[in-house]
Amino acid sequence: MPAWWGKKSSKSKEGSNQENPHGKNDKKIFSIKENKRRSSLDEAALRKNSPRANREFSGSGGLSAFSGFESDSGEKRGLPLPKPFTSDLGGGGGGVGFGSGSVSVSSVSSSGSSGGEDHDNNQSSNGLFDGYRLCICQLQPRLSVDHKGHGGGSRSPGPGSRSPGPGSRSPVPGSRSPAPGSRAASRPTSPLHQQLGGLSIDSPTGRLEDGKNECHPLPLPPGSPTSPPSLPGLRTTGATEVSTLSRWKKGKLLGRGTFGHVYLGFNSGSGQMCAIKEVTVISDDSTSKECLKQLNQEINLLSQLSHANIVRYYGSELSEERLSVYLEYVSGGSVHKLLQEYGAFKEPVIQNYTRQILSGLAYLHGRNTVHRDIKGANILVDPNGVIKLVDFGMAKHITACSSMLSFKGSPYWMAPEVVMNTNGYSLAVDIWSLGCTLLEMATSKPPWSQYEGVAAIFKIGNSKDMPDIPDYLSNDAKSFIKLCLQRDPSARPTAFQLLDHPFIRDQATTRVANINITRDAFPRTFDGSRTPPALDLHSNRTSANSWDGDFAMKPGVSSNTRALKNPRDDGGMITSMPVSPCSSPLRQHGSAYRNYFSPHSPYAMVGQSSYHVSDPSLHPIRQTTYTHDLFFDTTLLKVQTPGTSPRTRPI
Ligand SMILES: Nc1ncnc2c1ncn2[C@@H]1O[C@H](COP(=O)(O)OP(=O)(O)OP(=O)(O)O)[C@@H](O)[C@H]1O
Repeated sequence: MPAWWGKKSSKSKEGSNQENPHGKNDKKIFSIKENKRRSSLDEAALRKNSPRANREFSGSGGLSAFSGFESDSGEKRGLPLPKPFTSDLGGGGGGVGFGSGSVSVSSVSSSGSSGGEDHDNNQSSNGLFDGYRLCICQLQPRLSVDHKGHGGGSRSPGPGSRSPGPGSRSPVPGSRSPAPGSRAASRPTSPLHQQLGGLSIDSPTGRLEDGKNECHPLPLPPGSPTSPPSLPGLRTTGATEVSTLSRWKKGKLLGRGTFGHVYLGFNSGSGQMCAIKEVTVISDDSTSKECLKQLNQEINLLSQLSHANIVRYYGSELSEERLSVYLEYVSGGSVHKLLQEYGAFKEPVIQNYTRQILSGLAYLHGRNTVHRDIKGANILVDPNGVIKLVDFGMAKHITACSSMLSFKGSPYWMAPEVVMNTNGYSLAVDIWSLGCTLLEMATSKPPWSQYEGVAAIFKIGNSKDMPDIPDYLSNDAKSFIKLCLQRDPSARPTAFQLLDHPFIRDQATTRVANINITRDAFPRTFDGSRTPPALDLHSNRTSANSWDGDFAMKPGVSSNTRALKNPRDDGGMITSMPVSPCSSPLRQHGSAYRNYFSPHSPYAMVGQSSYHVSDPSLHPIRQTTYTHDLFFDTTLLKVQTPGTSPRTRPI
């Protein structure tokens, strides 16, 4: 039985901002040296001081087990933090690296987010396990930054892209302010400044997949008239950022997490808002280093993600005192907070939120990245009910030979294989946590909340018990939850598969049906172009077990049969390893990618390849072809009814 529980470190409540507005401090270079072979004393100190490390973990999976995350070499590495943005942004040099030196922080600790408007994470719904977070091995992301800028996501211009041409709104790279009269001088500003550019996601290469560092355009807060979608090709540079950063003022405290505080940011030049996540920098403090590393891990991942249900990363900044990450501001608070304030959600809300969470997870998992901390407190909701996944500090890109052995996550939402730390774990841990989050939304408490700490862990890890599922939920909801909470991770459906579960699928159907009803009632309010297409509304579903999807869940079907039909086990792609043996194989190799999906799978990707399920036994009523690009945010899927042409509906 793992004995790694520890009470969360106490955190003083923090009121609203008492610190200086952002961007007023002089910038300087920080250098943090991470030594893989640090002395045992240092290690002990780090464990003790780590914000996630309150108690030693004595379980399996020691440092030696983490070869996948070890430094490439045993040598000491200088780990300079980003140069001040006043440095030559266009030039090379000045690499930033939070080294790949591996530091094992074996502990349980607090997730501890709290405070501010959203009291998330410092008060669990039942008061138990308040803010606990398990972190058996603190994996250190490998981060290299150079001042050429940022390895961006899909919005990034090509590596070879140059400064904007005449008429561009961006200044000439290297300049420190927009040319007088240029549009850059007056355009709404991005909070992004000195990007921790060229961040290496935890890929085998430790770098961007194209192997190049590149600036990426600076997304503006949603609604900006000059945001990238409306200005394709627009790029900004650090020079613009210099002139605009100072306009971002740090406002009230929104919340507190293990690794820092989150403030509201207000742009006094544009009136726009963002969330500023900050970690205080104390260069010789191990806790500070740990926080920085975690935040850099978050930057590293977020900067490469672009999805409607994942909080948007705007940029980051290192000042003398703190590292700040600028994020899309999601004003509705977290699911956890909403549950606290308004009680359990009704099923249509759960359906809606789950669909969006799944959409974000499917995107994330398509990049072989596991979030590892899915729970209500890390799911924000905007005023329109749009879900945003946050807190990627523990997210991990799964690479070659690195089915994860570290323990990260929040106990009540933690998958059994994580608790037991047996054979490593994979993307499926997020599916388990999703099931827990559904129960959280339905009951306002996480599963196992009737048990205290160790007892809950025992229940999760050592028993065969299942959490209670409320009777009042529909059969579809129960079926969905049961699928997620299968103890055998290989038996859990993937996020992609779950998108086609009736609990999710029929919700979209219902929504479209409702829209059609509304259109009939108020025809003039529909302009036609925005009218969703009619969908096949038929369903032969009769019970919670009637959905087979790719998993034969019909009564009498053995678990073995189900497991065989799981794409994780099918096609020879993911068998002993929960994920591909190479980084992003689905992206790199079409054949491997195709193999990922069982021939029986209702899922098919377009962009690289498109598959159409033709086995009517699987979907006697409807054949479904998903047009979900694994790696880019495409939120459309096509539903094809036999004998009809594909239709499109949003998911
Ligand atoms: N983009 C955002 N918009 C609005 N509020 C946010 C945003 N990001 C975070 N918050 C608030 O700040 C709190 C802490 O944020 P977050 O969970 O990301 O910090 P953390 O240090 O990573 O936490 P954890 O302890 O879970 O690792 C959240 O619970 C939420 O209330």
